[in-house]
Amino acid sequence: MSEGAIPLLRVSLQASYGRQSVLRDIRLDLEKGESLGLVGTSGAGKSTLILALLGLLPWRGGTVTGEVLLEGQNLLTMPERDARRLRGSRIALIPQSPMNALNAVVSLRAHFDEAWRAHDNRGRAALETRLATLLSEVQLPTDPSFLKRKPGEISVGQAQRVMIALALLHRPAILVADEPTSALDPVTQAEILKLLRHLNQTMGTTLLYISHDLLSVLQLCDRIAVLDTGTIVELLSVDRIEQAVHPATLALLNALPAPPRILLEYRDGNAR
Ligand SMILES: Nc1ncnc2c1ncn2[C@@H]1O[C@H](COP(=O)(O)OP(=O)(O)OP(=O)(O)O)[C@@H](O)[C@H]1O
Repeated sequence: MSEGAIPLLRVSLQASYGRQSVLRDIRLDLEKGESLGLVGTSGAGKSTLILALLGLLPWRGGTVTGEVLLEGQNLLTMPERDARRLRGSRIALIPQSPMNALNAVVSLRAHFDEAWRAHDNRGRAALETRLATLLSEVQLPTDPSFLKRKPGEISVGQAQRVMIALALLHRPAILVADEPTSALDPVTQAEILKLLRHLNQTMGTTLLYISHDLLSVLQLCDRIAVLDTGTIVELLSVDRIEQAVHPATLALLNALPAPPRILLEYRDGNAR
C-alpha cells in the first residue's frame, strides 16, 4: 500500500457490556485481497468484535467506541440507514450455523430474491444473470430445480455454500466469516475451507475469518491476529507463526496436530 493510503478496512475500537470492558485497544488493518484470520479461545471476544465492526453491537446490549473505517467511511458514526446499506453490499457476513440463519419455510430462491431486493432494484432478470455465475462459483447445482428446495431439503454443507453465495451476491468488498465450519463434519469443513481459499486466492475476495481453530486459520489465511481476553496480543504473517512469543499463541500452537511448517506445506495441495 502506498504511504498514507487508507486500507480497505481500518479498525480501531474498544467495546463493553455495561461496565464490563470486553474489547480493549483493538487495532486492525485489512488490505484488498488479503485474508486475515482472527483466532482466539472461547470468551476471548470474537463474537463481540464481529458485531462491533458490523455496527451491530448495540443490538446485543453492548457499547462500542472508536472507528470502523470501511473504504474510508466510519460505520460506527454514520446513520443506521447508511450502515444497513453497507452491510450486505460492501461488507457481508457468513454466519456460524447456516441452518439457523436460513428460513426453513421458504425456498432458497426466496432467500436470494429478498437479499437481492435489499440492495439492488434492477429486478429479476439481473438477479438471474448474477445467479448463473454465482452458483457455480460456490459449487452449487445450477439447475433451476435446486433453488426451489427449502433449507430442510439440502445438506448442511450445501446450506453453508448458500450462505456464502448470499454473502457474495452483491460482490462485497469484504467477507466476514464467523466460524463458518463449526457446524460441519470434517470432510465438509475441508471443502468449505477450500472454497473460501479459492474465493480469496483466485477471485480476489478479501476475507476476515474468525475462528477458535488455529488449524483452519493456517489453512486459509495470510496473516493471523490472536485475540486473548479482549486484546490482540499478537499479529503476524502465517509464514512467521513459528516466531510467535505470546503465551496465548503458544497455547494454540501446542494444540496443533503437527508443526505449522508441515501443515503449511500441505496447504493448496502443495506438499512435496
Ligand atoms: N450480552 C452480553 N452481556 C454481557 N456480557 C457479555 C455479553 N455477550 C458476551 N459477553 C461477555 O463478553 C466476553 C466475550 O464474549 P464473546 O461472545 O465475544 O466471546 P467469543 O470469543 O466469541 O466466545 P465463543 O467462542 O465462546 O463464542 C465474555 O466474557 C462474555 O461472557
